[in-house]
Amino acid sequence: MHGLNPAQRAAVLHTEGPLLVLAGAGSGKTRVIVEKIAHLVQSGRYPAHRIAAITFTNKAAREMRERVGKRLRSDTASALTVCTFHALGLKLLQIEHARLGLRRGFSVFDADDTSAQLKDLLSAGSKPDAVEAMKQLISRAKNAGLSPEQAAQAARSPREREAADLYARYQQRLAAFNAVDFDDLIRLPLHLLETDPEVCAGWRARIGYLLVDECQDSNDAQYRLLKALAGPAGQFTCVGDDDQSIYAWRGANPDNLLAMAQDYPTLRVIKLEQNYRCSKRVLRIANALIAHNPHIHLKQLWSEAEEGERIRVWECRDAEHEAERVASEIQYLARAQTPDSPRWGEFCILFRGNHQSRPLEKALQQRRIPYHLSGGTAFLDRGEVKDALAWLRLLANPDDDAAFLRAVTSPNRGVGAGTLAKLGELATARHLSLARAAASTTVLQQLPTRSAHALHGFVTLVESLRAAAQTLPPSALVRQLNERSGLLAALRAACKDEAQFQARRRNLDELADWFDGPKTSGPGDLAAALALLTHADRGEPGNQVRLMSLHAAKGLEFDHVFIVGVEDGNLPHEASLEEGRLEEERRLLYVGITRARKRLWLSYSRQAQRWGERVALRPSRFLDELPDADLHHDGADPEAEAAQRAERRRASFADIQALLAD
Ligand SMILES: Nc1ncnc2c1ncn2[C@@H]1O[C@H](COP(=O)(O)OP(=O)(O)OP(=O)(O)O)[C@@H](O)[C@H]1O
Ligand SMILES: [Mg+2]
Repeated sequence: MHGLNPAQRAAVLHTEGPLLVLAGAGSGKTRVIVEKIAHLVQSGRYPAHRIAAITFTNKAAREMRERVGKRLRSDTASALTVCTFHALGLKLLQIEHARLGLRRGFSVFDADDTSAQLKDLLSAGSKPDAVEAMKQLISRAKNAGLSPEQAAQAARSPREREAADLYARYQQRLAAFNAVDFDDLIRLPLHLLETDPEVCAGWRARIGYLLVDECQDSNDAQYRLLKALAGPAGQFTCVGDDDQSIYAWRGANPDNLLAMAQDYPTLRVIKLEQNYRCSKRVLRIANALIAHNPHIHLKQLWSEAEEGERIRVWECRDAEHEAERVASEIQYLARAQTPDSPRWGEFCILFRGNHQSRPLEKALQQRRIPYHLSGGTAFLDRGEVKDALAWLRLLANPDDDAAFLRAVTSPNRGVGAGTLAKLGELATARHLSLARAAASTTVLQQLPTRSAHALHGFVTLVESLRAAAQTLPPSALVRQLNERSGLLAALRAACKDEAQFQARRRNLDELADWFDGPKTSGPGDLAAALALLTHADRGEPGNQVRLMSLHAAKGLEFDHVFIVGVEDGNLPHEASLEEGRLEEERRLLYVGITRARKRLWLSYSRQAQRWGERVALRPSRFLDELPDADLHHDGADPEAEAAQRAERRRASFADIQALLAD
């Protein structure tokens, strides 16, 4: 416990009864969790396998495993459970699946699968917006821990009643497919623990002590899961910061922090007030910004760190210009050729929306600056990747109809929509999934000969690959699958030239790499690997400039941070202006600012292209809330900029390389 301040030490030593550490950014909350795990194990209070630490993202879980790994022996560290609420829920479901009527190897539907099912269940011709709206309502009910029946009782409007009815039919579908969706990973374990005392007692015995990071972002169902697992004794430590609650749109409810005090009268609350991360200037503007949100108790963080440089506020012409400036600044600073010039990995560029990464990627690529873009969804949404994933899901679960429909048509093997509809009818009549129906000779006999032949070939191939899955680790399986399924050949045929083919082929290779994480899954682990894949990030980045959304940056820290697109309409986002969610937007910027250890840049554009037209942009209203004395404004004056650039080129010999590349 060497090096902890008195409040942190008290938090670590409080091991009897519930504890809430409520403190601002960079005050060492996550550090408390890491030290406390080490203390619980080393003092002999709990063996490692009875300790579970819950984080908000897979990335955070990986980081925490690493940090704990440095404090404990490796066999002890690997016995700990360090994961997200969803991964914990999945683990529980994998053990208790039978009690919920699920068969082994059940699939986890992603958001797209859910949309496809709901679209199918809703009357034909429903607009995509209507499907999404229903999906949101169902998800909200699930995140509130409601069953279809409870949702029906709670419905107040015709729309909510319609959603509750759809929810019930959607659950029947999921059951028929032996599948759960992402929200079910919390809701179903919760239902089981709340209704089955025996199971609940078993899990309380299994998990002796719980630690939860970023608990301001847990939703109602997650909070109830925590209560169910911890029981009345409340052997848990939660840490959080209400000023960093940025997931209200996904059902997060920071009021759970208040509810905790009522649910656990013996709850001890510890506050931490020293920030160990940020320079004094960074901290001052963060404090000034967040003071504009209403507070019950205003936390004033203080820091003993250096004063630091003033925060640069850049006005840029447009997003391309902004990206150019950011890339050029990074190159200048990192290549300054002094012993203490920063490494690429110490820079981070943050943005509100993922689409903002494109100009940045381009500018970094042109200068050959290595970078790593976090947030896997875009990658997993690419066509060829989704095709391969459909095959993998079908291998893991023969009852996954959504996966069957995609795999049997990718690549095209002459099975048309008419045949599939007929197959669907036959399957329903026999209570079989599509894949099982296609494997039945009696079913095939009722289909046109050519289609039956094609289906038979498909089923044989799937069975052979499924056998391979028993002996191959998932990453090797993916490589074999790409060849044997014909996906690669089809991709080659679909690409207009070799370069395009190679680029898209790399996506398939990369998918294989995704399974090669630090915790490599063994053979036969396909279902588990897949379930977590959809919401995991790519492997650990090396010495690369980091690009990520503000949401994804929570809990992380970097020496040099750029926040781009600080414009009204983007940050705060225009949707939030209309709906009066300005405070959450302010918290989002607060999260971004407090990631910076040494230097911080805030930039905005004057213009953007929207629907082919130029529109004028205004700097974010949040910039007006920052103390001017800590800011340094840099305009978009082309002459001054050119002079600056010339100076930089002289300063850095290495820049010549980039000049040539330009
Ligand atoms: N007592 C301490 N002495 C020195 N450094 C510390 C101390 N406590 C924490 N730190 C350092 O301060 C930084 C911030 O700590 P940590 O990430 O735990 O904060 P946090 O409260 O979890 O922040 P966030 O709210 O952003 O998640 C880390 O680099 C950590 O190592
Ligand atoms: Mg933290």
